Amino acid sequence: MDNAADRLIARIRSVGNAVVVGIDPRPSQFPAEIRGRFPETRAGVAESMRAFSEAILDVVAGLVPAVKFQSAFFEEFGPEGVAALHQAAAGARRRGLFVIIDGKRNDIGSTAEAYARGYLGRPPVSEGEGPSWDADALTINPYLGGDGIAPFASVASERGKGLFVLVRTSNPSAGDFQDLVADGKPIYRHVADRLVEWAGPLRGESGYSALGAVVGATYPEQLAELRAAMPGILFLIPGYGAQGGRATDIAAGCDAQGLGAVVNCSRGIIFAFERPDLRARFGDDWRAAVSFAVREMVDDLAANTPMGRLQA
Ligand SMILES: O=C(O)c1cc(=O)[nH]c(=O)n1[C@@H]1O[C@H](COP(=O)(O)O)[C@@H](O)[C@H]1O
Repeated sequence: MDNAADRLIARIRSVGNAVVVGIDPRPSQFPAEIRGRFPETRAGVAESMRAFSEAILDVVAGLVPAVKFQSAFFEEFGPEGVAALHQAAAGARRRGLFVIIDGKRNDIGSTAEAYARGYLGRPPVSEGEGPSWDADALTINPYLGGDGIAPFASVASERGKGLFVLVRTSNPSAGDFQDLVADGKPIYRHVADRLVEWAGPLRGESGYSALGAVVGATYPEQLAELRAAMPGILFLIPGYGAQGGRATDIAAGCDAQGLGAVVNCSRGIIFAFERPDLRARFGDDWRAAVSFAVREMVDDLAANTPMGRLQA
C-alpha cells in the first residue's frame, strides 16, 4: 500500500506547488449563473453545490495537488448536501486531485473506528461494495487523546490514507485551551509531541508521515516553533488570505526544499470573482478569476517562501 504523504508529495512535485484549494461552498455567494439554475429547495441548493464544486474542480485540476472539502457546508443541507459532497469528492479523485475531507472528526476509540472505516477504510459490507468515502485524508481532533487517534492511524496505515490532526488552529480563540501551560509547556506542544510519536510508524519514503498536523498561518511564531519540533510531519496550513495569514507568515512552515507543508485557501480562491479588481478584469468569466487567484497564490508562495524551490 502506498503512503499518503508520499502520494501528496509526488503531486506537489508534479505541479510545482503545495496549494490546497478549499471547497467551502456558501450557496449565497455562488455566481448568478449557477444560482439561477436551481430552485431554492434543499435538493436544489445541494445540486447547486455539486455544480459549483465540479466547476471549481475543472478550473483547479492540473494547477494544484489537492483540494479540501469542508464537510460543514454540505452537511448543512442534510442528506442531499452530504450526497453532493460524495459526488464532488469522487469528481476530485477522478481529476487526479488528492482529496482531503475536513470533518474534524473523533470520538472514543470504539466509535472512532467507525469514522476511520467510513472516511478512510471500508464499512462492513459485502466485498463487491466499494468504500463509503475513500478520502485520501481526513482532519481529526486530538481532544480525546491516544485511543481516539489509534483507530485512524491503523486504518490509514492499512489503506494508504492520511490524517491531519489539529495542533494549533488558526482562529482567534485558538489559545483559550491550546496555550494553557501544563507540565511546563502549552497544550499544543503536548499534542505536537504525542503526534510525533503516533506519526513514526506511518513515515513514508519521502521522510514525511501520513499522519500530519493542522497548524494555522495566523500564528507564525508557533508555526516556526512547531516546524522545528516536528520534523517529518506534514503541515496542513489554513488561514492564508481571508483570515489574514500571508506567505511570509507561512515560510517557516516549510523545510529547506520547500516541502513539509500544504497551504489551504478557501474563500480567497473559490469566491475570487467577487474581488472588484478581478471583476473589472474578467467580467462575468468567474472561472477565469478563480484560475487567476490560484496562480496568484502559487506565485506569492513561490516568491516569499522556500516553496519557490518546488518550481525548479
Ligand atoms: O482544519 C482546517 O482546515 C482548519 C483548521 C484551522 O485551524 N483553521 C481553519 O480555517 N480550518 C479550515 O480551513 C478553511 C479556511 O477557509 P478560508 O478562511 O476561507 O480560507 C475552512 O474550511 C476552515 O474550517
